[in-house]
Amino acid sequence: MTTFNSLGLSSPILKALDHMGFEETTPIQEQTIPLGLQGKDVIGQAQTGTGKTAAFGIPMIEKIEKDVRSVQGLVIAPTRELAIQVAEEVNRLGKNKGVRALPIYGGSNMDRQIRALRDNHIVVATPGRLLDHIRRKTIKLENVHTAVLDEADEMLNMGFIDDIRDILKSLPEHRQTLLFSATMPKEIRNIATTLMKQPEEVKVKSKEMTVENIEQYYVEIPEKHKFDTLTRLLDIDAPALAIVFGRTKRRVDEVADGLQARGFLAEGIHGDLTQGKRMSVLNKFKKGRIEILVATDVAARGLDISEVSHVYNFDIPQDPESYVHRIGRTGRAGRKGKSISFVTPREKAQLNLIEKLTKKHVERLSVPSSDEARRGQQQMAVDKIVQTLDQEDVSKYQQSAGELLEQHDASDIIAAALKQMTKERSEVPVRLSSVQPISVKGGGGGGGRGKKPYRKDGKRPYNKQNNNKSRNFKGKGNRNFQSKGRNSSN
Ligand SMILES: Nc1ncnc2c1ncn2[C@@H]1O[C@H](COP(=O)(O)OP(=O)(O)OP(=O)(O)O)[C@@H](O)[C@H]1O
Ligand SMILES: [Mg+2]
Repeated sequence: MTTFNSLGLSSPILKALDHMGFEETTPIQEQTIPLGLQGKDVIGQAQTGTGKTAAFGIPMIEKIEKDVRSVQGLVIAPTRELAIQVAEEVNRLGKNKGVRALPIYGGSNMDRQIRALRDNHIVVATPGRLLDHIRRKTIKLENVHTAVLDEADEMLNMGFIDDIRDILKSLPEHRQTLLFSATMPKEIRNIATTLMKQPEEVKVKSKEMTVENIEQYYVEIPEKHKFDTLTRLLDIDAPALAIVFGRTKRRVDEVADGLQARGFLAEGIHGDLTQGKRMSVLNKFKKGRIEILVATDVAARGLDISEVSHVYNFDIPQDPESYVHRIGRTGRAGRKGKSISFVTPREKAQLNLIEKLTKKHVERLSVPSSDEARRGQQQMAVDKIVQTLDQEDVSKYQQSAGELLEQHDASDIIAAALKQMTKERSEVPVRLSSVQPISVKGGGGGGGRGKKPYRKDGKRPYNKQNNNKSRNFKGKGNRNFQSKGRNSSN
């Protein structure tokens, strides 16, 4: 076990880490932070949810000179949500030192950004908006000494590779560059060899690409039964927070609407929503006012919401690598998680490709019956009653209870109360537009390299997900975690 103390960090950062509840380093942090502090260029690869943000954030903040009022650190991230999330984490890490980070992304007011730029040491930007600022000369980058590319492969997929080159070329040559990527396609390698200086590679060894604390399941199911199966699984699993992945924006909207119709607190998120709407949906989800977030791949990439206990791949992803990223929205920072992928009979080959890539067996789950779902719901009602008995004062209800008992059998009364508390969901019919099954393209090879690029609007020609059961993870709000068992490296 390695403590942050032993890495020789300054006291404001140690204090911030303590405040954040970080006790030990994760493996990627343990290896990257010392290199970062030495000023080396680094290429980092590690599993989802293992703390890559702090791995680059800490050395970057250490090198910021607080009294120099100009941008000294630059992070480039693929989406607005990620830019905001990374800026938040960097701000927490830098708080005691007085280091501030500003997220910059398209769709927000340019002038306001320009004004805010003056007071920030670090900028976390999406590539397009940053280039706008560079071209209009509304951002000064001549003092940038540290640049980070977060989720580089995703930026490649989204068609940002040329933008990234242009951005890196506009930075001072004498700088440190850190690059994080789940995979290393040749375009990313290329950047590493042409625009970085003898980068050290940090690859957190692990047999599997997915963390061990995520239990992975699939159900084999015809397209037309997917929706009913989803709601049954949700009733049985009773997730604290769940993400349901859908293949297209329309699909996301339809599934979200269907879930609402059946009484779930669900909302959809995808690239067609305005920035304000996306943020408000995400905030509601973080606060638990929405329990189920229905999302496209792009909208959920890199999201760090610790209470997500279940990921359902309503549609299996076309690209095996996006499977890794999707299920990585749960099981973060050492917590437990479950994923369930819906696989139509014709998509079995796709599941095999995923297993080949992740080197991990995905276990088959039988399709739950409506009876099991009902029992799941009843169990929820029973749990609520037991909890009320344990924790609340029920004396004001005793008189009515006594009267009922005079006239009815006790178990009949309880059964009626449970029926009242249990929503009978499947009565609401929900129909989704039909979609084509994913087909595995010829020629084997597998591994999902050479995948089709995203378009810049974030559309991608495929995707989707899964789920699972268990009611064990409710209400975990604790961000702290011990490094033991945090991830599956070695
Ligand atoms: N050493 C640590 N101790 C405790 N919690 C940590 C530690 N490092 C990071 N975390 C927390 O773990 C969560 C995941 O971190 P982060 O988002 O940086 O992961 P990531 O590796 O970038 O994942 P992804 O590949 O999905 O982007 C965050 O909530 C973060 O605050
Ligand atoms: Mg990340």
